[in-house]
Amino acid sequence: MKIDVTKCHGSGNDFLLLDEVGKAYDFTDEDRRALTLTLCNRETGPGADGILFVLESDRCDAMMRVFNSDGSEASMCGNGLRCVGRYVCEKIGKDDIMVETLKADLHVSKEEDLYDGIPTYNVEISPVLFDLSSLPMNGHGEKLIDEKVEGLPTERAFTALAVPNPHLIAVVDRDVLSGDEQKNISEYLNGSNPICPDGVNVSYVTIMDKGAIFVRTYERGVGFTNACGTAMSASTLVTCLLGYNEKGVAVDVYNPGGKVRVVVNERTDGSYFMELIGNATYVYQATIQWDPAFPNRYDWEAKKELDEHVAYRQLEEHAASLVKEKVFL
Ligand SMILES: N[C@@H](CCC[C@H](N)C(=O)O)C(=O)O
Repeated sequence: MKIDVTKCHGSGNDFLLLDEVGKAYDFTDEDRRALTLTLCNRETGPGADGILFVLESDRCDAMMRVFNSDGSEASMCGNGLRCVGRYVCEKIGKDDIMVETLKADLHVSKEEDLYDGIPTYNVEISPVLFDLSSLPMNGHGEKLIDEKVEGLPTERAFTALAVPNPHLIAVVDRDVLSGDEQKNISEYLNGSNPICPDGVNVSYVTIMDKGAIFVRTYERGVGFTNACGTAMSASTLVTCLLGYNEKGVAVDVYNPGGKVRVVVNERTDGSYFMELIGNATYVYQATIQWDPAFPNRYDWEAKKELDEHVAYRQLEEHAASLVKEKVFL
């Protein structure tokens, strides 16, 4: 069958966006998994951190399902939601939409360009859950806020939260980023282990200035990524809770793929939601030949490169020079 895809990225976290609406693909979940494994492979396929499937929703403007590059399904993807948000907004001619995700219906709106010529979207990150059963995470009582994790070979203090995909976050000195600690802990927690049986996204955060942080994330189902939108949102919340930043004020969040902005909001009932504001950039549009009977093979049918990366490069270069100056990376 012929499948149309759009390669896109949010802060260099790259995806293939596949719109199933009005198409006769009729994928099963096993097809989606197999297609993701084949197409996301960076050595043998087009390569991506995951596939964003756009489906019909009976209560929102669209539904998004996200498959990580290892074929597992994620409950949420912040950078991916900006790309899907842009795609759906442009498709139906609106600037403000609701998107159904696995665990929540989320608001997406078009924003003023973060940098000249960079399509920018604001996505809601919600719900925010601190009870460890929602990650799930075992053996630490009900919550873990800036505390050592028993069973890990480090004294490092972490905060655990689900937004609603699971995150473990540590605020660290910048020299910690040059060692292997984050990699070793992340690989352990994303293999078979008693602490986080379903795996977890692990972020190390460095304070650059008041209102500016750097976040590096090891993503569950993917590995180290240029950026993880839910992780940057959760990390900003953690820096507010620990007194480094303020709620209600935009924080610049730098990452290995660029920069976004996050605003942490507290509702009157004490619950939180974040606004994740950043680019939704298209790289190419393509048609791919794929047969579910031979899931490991694919062929390019057509491919059209786009030039949005030219504008994005300015943001990337600006972010990289600041990160070099403040974080030494
Ligand atoms: N890159 C994403 C998160 C994708 C899901 C994650 N790997 C998981 O399994 O929870 C983002 O931008 O939020």
